[in-house]
Amino acid sequence: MRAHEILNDPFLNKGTAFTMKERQELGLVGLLPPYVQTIEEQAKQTYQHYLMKSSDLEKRHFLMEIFNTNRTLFYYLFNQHIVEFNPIVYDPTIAETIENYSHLFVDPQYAAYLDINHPENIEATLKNAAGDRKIRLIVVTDAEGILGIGDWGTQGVDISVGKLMVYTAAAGIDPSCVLPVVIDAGTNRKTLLEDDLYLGNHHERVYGETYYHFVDQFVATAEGMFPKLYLHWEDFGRSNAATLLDKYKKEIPTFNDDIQGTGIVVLGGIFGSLDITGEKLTDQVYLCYGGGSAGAGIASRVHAEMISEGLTEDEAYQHFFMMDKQGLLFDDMEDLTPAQKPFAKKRSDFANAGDMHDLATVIKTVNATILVGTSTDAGAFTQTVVKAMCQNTQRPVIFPISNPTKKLEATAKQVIEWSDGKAFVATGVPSGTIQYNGVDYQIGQANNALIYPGLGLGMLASEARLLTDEMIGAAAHSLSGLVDPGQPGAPVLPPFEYVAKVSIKVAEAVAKMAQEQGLAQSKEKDMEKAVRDMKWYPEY
Ligand SMILES: NC(=O)c1ccc[n+]([C@@H]2O[C@H](COP(=O)([O-])OP(=O)(O)OC[C@H]3O[C@@H](n4cnc5c(N)ncnc54)[C@H](O)[C@@H]3O)[C@@H](O)[C@H]2O)c1
Ligand SMILES: O=C(O)C[C@H](O)C(=O)O
Ligand SMILES: [Mn+2]
Repeated sequence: MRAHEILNDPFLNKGTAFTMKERQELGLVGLLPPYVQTIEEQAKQTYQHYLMKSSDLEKRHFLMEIFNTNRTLFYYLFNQHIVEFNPIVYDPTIAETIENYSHLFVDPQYAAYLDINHPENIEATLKNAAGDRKIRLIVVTDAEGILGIGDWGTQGVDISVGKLMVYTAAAGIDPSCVLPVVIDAGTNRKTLLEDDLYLGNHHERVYGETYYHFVDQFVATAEGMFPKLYLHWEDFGRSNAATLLDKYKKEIPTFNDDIQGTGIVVLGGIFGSLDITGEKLTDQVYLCYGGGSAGAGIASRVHAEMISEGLTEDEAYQHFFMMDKQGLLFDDMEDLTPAQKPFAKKRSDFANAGDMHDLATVIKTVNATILVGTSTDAGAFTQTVVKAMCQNTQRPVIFPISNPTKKLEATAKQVIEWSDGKAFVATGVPSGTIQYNGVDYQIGQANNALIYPGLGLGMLASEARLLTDEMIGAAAHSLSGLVDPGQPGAPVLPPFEYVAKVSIKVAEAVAKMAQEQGLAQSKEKDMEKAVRDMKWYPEY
């Protein structure tokens, strides 16, 4: 290998940390400044440089330069500053980089760009992107529903890259065994189609047979090429996300983050709230506001939990109400998605059915005690809405978890103030600590990033054949017990600074459940050891 190829390979490059011996052996003599740095010194210098950047977008671009040149240093630094860097590397700043991707493009970051018009290139694309690396984990997006900001075509590739960065920082997934993938199936965003600098296909989205056939070819090719693959779907549109998950989850180890990951983290947050009040889940009334991939995914996870706590399927459905653009969902509506149908109600059961498009009215009518926002309807949780929740119960659960920040149904501060500190709040983006009436309210981050890395670590360590509902349930339960519920203002989810610890707990729970269900294929039978052994550390 030529010297500059080594220096330009982020998996091999150590930059100024190459020792003199290595410089001799690799033909690097004279190609680097003479002082040999430790990784600690490199991290110190890089962090100081980072602090000179003034905007979050510039900070992210600087960190991506480090990522592009030296993965080990990048993750060493990310681990040191996980709470500070997460909103820069990932949500919410990642939304800005996706919106501006084509104009700011510098480096493809080892991603695989699949083109719907060229299925014959799928194999070559995956081969070229992977090189001789043994890929264990793919995050794939088609970017039709990026966070709450909609369709971004090829530009959505950054969500695959970003999710994988969090996998490594949070759970120690070896960055050399991951592959970010984007399926460019076109875009329906006019501004992109009209932009001559847009780097994706300049045509509208392809749907239906051609699309599903292309995805099928991708899955089959990836499975054939990488035998121990775990496949993560991210930010697909509402009309495809659940269909794809349902199609593949019985065949291969696969996971939809928006549907399943969000379900786990929100259920974990509800458990955290009930730990504090001592109330039972089966006494709650759940209102979903925004019944798309995440909204319906969360509702069905909480519904499954109510069943495992003793209710029948039908009894459990009586605890659920779902609103979408049409208002409260009724079973006579013709545009319900398959995932919404079981949550739709009989119009005749409501004396005031005609008023059920107003959130506060619905809250009062159904006596909701839990309100989860996945609507992208910024500001929808008004003071009236929060006060209506407080009329129904002493300590309502109110989670406005739409992303990024500009899509929040309410800020954590608003919910705390309007509920006079009574509501349990968690948001999808970090909200820090809110001071109110002498109490420091630590706000939990109900973001699937708290769990998908650990879930992935458990899947890879156990080499599970499938990801089952029971494994997902085990992941949600493993989030309990990490926060002291007695302390005033306690968060309902473990703070993100503990994500490494959380990831190990989640991974062990998932791997053990896989083993119990006879799905673990790894040679190692001690699942805790398998998880420990799987973990990668950023060191030279
Ligand atoms: N915190 C997390 O971990 C997390 C995870 C996944 C998704 N999300 C967020 O949830 C939001 C939805 O994501 P998704 O993947 O489910 O998207 P989606 O498009 O599948 O769902 C959004 C749903 O909201 C509905 N909606 C839109 N406007 C509405 C309104 N005014 N009133 C009621 N409903 C309305 C849409 O019709 C759709 O059904 C996004 O902002 C996303 O960032 C957060
Ligand atoms: O990406 C995130 O921050 C969470 C989630 O997957 C989303 O789509 O909003
Ligand atoms: Mn997502």
